[in-house]
Amino acid sequence: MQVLKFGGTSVATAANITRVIDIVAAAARQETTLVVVSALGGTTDALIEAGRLAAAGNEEYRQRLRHLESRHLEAARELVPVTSQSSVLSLVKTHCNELEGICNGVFLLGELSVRTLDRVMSFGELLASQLVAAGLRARQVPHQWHDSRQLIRTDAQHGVATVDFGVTKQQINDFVAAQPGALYVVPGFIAADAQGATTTLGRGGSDYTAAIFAGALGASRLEIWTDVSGMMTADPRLVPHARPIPRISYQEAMELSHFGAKVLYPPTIQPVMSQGIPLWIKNTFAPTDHGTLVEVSPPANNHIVRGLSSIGQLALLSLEGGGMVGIPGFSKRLFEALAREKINVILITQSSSEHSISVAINSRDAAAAQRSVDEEFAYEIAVGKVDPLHLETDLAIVALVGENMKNHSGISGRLFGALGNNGVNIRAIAQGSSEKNISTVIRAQDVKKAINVLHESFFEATSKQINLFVVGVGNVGSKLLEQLARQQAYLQEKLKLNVRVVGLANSRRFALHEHGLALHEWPQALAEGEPLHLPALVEAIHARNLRNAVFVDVTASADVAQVYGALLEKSVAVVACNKIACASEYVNYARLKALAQEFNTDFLFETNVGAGLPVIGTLNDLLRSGDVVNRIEAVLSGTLNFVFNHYDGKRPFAEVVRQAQLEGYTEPDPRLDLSGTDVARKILILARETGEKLEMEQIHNVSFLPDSCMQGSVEDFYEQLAVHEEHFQGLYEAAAAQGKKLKFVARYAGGKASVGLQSIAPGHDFYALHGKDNAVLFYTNRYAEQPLVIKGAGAGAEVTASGVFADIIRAARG
Ligand SMILES: NC(=O)C1=CN([C@@H]2O[C@H](COP(=O)(O)OP(=O)(O)OC[C@H]3O[C@@H](n4cnc5c(N)ncnc54)[C@H](OP(=O)(O)O)[C@@H]3O)[C@@H](O)[C@H]2O)C=CC1
Ligand SMILES: N[C@@H](CC=O)C(=O)O
Repeated sequence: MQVLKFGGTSVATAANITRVIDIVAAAARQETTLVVVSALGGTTDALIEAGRLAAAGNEEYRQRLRHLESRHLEAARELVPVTSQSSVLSLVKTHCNELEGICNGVFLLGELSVRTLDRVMSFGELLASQLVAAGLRARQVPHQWHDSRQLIRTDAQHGVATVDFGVTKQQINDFVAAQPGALYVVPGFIAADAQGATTTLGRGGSDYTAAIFAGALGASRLEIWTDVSGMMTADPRLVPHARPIPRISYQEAMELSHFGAKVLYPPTIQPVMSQGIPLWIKNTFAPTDHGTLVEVSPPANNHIVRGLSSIGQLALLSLEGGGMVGIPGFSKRLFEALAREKINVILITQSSSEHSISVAINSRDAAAAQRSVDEEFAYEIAVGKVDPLHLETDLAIVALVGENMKNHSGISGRLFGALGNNGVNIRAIAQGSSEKNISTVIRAQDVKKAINVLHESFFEATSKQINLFVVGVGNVGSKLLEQLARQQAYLQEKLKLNVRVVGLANSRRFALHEHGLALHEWPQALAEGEPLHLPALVEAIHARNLRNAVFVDVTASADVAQVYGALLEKSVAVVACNKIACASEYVNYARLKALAQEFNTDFLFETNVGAGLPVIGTLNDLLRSGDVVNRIEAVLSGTLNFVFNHYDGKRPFAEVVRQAQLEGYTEPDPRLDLSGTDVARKILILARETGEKLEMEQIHNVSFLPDSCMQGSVEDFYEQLAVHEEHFQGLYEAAAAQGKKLKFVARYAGGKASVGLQSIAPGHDFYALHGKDNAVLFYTNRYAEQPLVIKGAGAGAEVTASGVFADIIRAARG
């Protein structure tokens, strides 16, 4: 004997019922089969609504009943040929008349008892199972329809009755013995008490009906047919990559179904588990899909965690107080206070100091719980032994489920790491001693992010989604977008990173595309965006609450640099080639670094010094490994190196500077380069990275630029450069006369930093620096005689973009 149960969506329409009949007919050819049928999708809710309307004296209930009747009549007409429709149509009519009679009574009395509501709800399964039987008859598949109320005995607790398994088993086996056959059809959900009054087994109870039959008959298997291809690794509405779990243990299925995996009504498992009956979850709409097999001990698979579950709308109650420590009875009284109000406790956690106990309950019970617990502890609260109950709402539980977790260390570490790196605060944790379930209580608004992050961490060796917000699409920004577009496939394949640009902005507009914008079409996406308002952009980033989010600043804007703090505080990583934040007051630089650490995220700015060269990374490697930096000497301006390499006193100085700007080496404002400010910022950042609390004003900057060049606009600057051509010729010739070259050099030693133009003799490390190259010489305890030298292109959009790219990947890999 096998038992098959079909859920509401499986029988929602005549077309669906036809699929069910195909499956049932094929099953009955293999083995004696008992079929349990749920109400047509949406019917139970409609019946409850009709009953409530009637009780409230609202005549609308008649309309609801008419709609239900026509829905069932229509299905019957589609399922059964006209010539043999009359019996099923009159059966539907009879049931509907009886239902209407009951509702009329409710209307007259103005009262709907739980007993009557059970009666009203029972018509959904009665009608649906009769339709399936009629469809089988029409296809000439031999079968017997029987009313479950004559077979399943419960107590009289209406709404969620308790099954009397002894009597039920006897009745079912007597019935099958008395009426042998190949195929039985019964309604799910309904049962009867000892007096024959209709009872119900709780919402989702048709699964339970099927398990009760399977258990009573010692079935070879139980199949629950639904609209998904099995239990999923996570809720597919939250995690698009969730996939069916092929095999799972009863215990794991129970954990997952308790925590939100709606494909199985939790009590279903017990009757089959006690006899080791295999339970299959199959898809009516894809019957050849494997589905999920729930069994005693499924083979281990590659995943330590079998599935993730979540439940929302929770509240956390915390009872705290010094008076609780070491005194027995507090928890007993807390739970009694909750039990008195019939409040179900979903999760419990107590600190080992015994100073606090927290329990998670459904939010709808929060007010009653607070009242009851505060009453219970009124005396202790009055004398200050405990605090009034602390209540937090808008919470949810996200849990890892898997029996295999007990054999592996580091699972909780991975869970906390993944959530922590994404700014998901864990309010409470619970892990049963069997280690099958690790539950975390988090903010409801973080559930989607949390469950996706955990799914990536535990199931998707294939892909981690990275969400970028790129601000600035000028020289460097546009190159970065080009590089990202080129590398997307590589990153996916080699690094398992799905890098998407979900936000883009320039100084005028911003565009958000939560599913990632097409990188080749970014100018259009931006043109169609909204006017830029930075606080609104930051708010939108927070509101999206996307996992593995990285804010990429490719501007030279002080306003943009101002928002880093607000982002880091929400664990959004910041990658910046903009130097303004790191060169601002020391406290701001230090605060941003501290925020990144505090909120488990990254603040990366490698390109602030030497563009794409690994300068800051190398410096940090030296320091972390215990080396001491005694002196730094460096050529840090690509622009100035380019200018003094190309200027020979013949071509105007202004023209060479303009060329540097056109080639993309200068700052958006080239005066920052020519005045030495850009180099001063860079040596300041290097000094700070070594641990020096230096400020910009403390950097000694000997400018070679006449004062008038710094007055007015950028065009005035170029005019003034031309005016002072002789000055620049003089600088060049003085150096050339000694066989030397001009280099703008930065120096840091003994807590002091300076920048300025120097004449460099042949043989010096800086003498032969080409084009726009930079060179950084680190003199350290380990590199005492010969410095550690980093040399190469120190400016240019392509190399800078690749440095930003590298920082993004660092942030992405965590
Ligand atoms: N060039 C190089 O070799 C190197 C550059 N860098 C740094 O890279 C950064 C960018 O340089 P570059 O690409 O040449 O500059 P660009 O001037 O070419 O581009 C700057 C971009 O930032 C946008 N922007 C400006 N202000 C804002 C704002 N308030 N909000 C949003 N967007 C804004 C601009 O928008 P719009 O288009 O509307 O003007 C533009 O898209 C600079 O900080 C520079 O120091 C670092 C290392 C090397
Ligand atoms: N303008 C800068 C570019 C990188 O920071 C330079 O010229 O070095």
